[in-house]
Amino acid sequence: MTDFNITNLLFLSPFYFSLVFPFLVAFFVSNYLKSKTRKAKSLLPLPPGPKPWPLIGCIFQMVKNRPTFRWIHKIMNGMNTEIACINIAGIHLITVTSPELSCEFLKNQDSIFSSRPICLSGELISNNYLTTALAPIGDHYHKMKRILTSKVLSSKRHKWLQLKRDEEADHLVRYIYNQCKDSDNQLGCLVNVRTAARHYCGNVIRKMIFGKRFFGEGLENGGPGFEEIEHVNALFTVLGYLYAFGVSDYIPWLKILDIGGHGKILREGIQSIRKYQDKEIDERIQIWKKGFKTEEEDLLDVLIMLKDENGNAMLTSEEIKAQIIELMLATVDNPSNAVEWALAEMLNQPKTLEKAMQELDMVVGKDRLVQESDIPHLNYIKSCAKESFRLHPIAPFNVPHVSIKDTNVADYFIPKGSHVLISRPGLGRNPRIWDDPLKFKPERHLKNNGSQVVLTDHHLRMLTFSTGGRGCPGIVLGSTITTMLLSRILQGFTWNIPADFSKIDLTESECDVFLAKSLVAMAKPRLAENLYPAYY
Ligand code: HEM
Repeated sequence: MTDFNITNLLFLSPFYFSLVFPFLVAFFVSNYLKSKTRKAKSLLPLPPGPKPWPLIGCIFQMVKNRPTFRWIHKIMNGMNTEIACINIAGIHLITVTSPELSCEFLKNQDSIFSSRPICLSGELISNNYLTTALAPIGDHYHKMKRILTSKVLSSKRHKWLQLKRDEEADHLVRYIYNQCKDSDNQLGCLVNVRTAARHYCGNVIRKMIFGKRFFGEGLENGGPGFEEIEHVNALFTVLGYLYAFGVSDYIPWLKILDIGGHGKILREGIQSIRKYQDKEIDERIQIWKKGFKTEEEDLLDVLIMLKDENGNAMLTSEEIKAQIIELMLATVDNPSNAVEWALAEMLNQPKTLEKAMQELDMVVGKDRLVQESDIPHLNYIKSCAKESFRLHPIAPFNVPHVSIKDTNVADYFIPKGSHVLISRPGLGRNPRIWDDPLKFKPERHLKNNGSQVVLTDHHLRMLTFSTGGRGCPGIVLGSTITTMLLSRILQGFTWNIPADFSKIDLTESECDVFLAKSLVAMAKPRLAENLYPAYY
């Protein structure tokens, strides 16, 4: 992410500076007075945190100490606190690493902490808050969430879309198999697991929404073509800048300057996504209008045909377009990241890998490919995925929750408008909660009574899908995609560390929490040749 020093820019651009200076002063002073008045009303202190400068709070520290999430975690560790308050230009960031306090925010006082920030990335991605996940609380949000839970992500709809997911699970195996077939090496071939995982997720959601896996032709071996690579790369670029602590998120007057360049990167990324998706959506709307289609076949049909009680369309074309971007973003990141990290950890722990393979061989055998109907019986595989979500979440923080009124939490005052940031690694790696927290140990999720392992944790000892009113409506789909991805790649292939290495390098990237280098591993087919699906 772009590193930037705000002071440099202001001094380098006197014209801009003189233009915005009066607004800045008015903005800071009004924020300061508002927060002083509110604070005076409460007897309780704010959570501990770095001492803010008058008016501007800790914005200079935030900009100077990129990546901001590492700076925040360092502050919390240094202060030995599981809740902190960092004042950025009058907005209180409440950061949390305690499960008990997280439950207080997301469960007990859920209705107060149920909004989302107004910020550049949220505004651009959701096309001015036309979607669900990024929309502040209000009628529009409630309409969209109801549509998603009852019409798009319901269990009935999940079953309806199974054939499409099955096809993509087959394509995944075939794509890796073809890479092995094309290689001369008897020991197998080098596979970029990140590429395979991300594209599988992209293909699944494209197939479910648009009824097609590719916008273009794709590669002959089943891999992504230019269009899919651009689409998925753009999705990850946009995800990288979502809620990325941009300066203008705290000082909206600075939006026109695009400090740090977030706006430009986001706009270009969104444009790359929309140029493929919007065309499909416009064409489909016309097909329905002209009466060329009478039967719903995918989620795009469903979204277009949603009607209110008066028979009017429930969603405008702009709402459909924005919501589809959000569904794409919500699907590609978590499952692919969890499976990449899980396999990387398992390659360094052969016994864990062996146990997972044994489970697959016992539950599924080697005469057929693992299916979604096997998922309830794959507890060890699911515990590997869950352990990966615990130790290696996709993002340092949960999607921000914004408070809609003043309240108190755990003897601290939390002012209206605070941004609550629950730390995902902070929960998952909390040494008070987890034994040996930095060790990848799937067994910790197995239940003594043999009951089913699920990827959710409503007690927030770790955060996969979160909980409460803002909790993820895609639990079933997200769990299915993750488990199928891990199961299929493990069942279909014997995986090994590449010959030149003794271990997989598990270093985390400095600027985000991905594996620093994409996982590349040796894959060798382990099933009879006729089980690897042919192209269709
Ligand atoms: C393993 C996969 C997934 C994980 C780990 C995951 C995780 C999350 C998390 C942590 C949140 C934020 C909850 C909060 O604000 O407290 C969220 C929200 C959301 N997720 Fe997921 N998600 C996954 C898959 C999906 C899928 C497949 C979809 C839909 C296609 C989806 C749709 C959404 C939506 C719409 C929200 C916003 C909910 C709201 O604001 O009310 N997610 N997800």
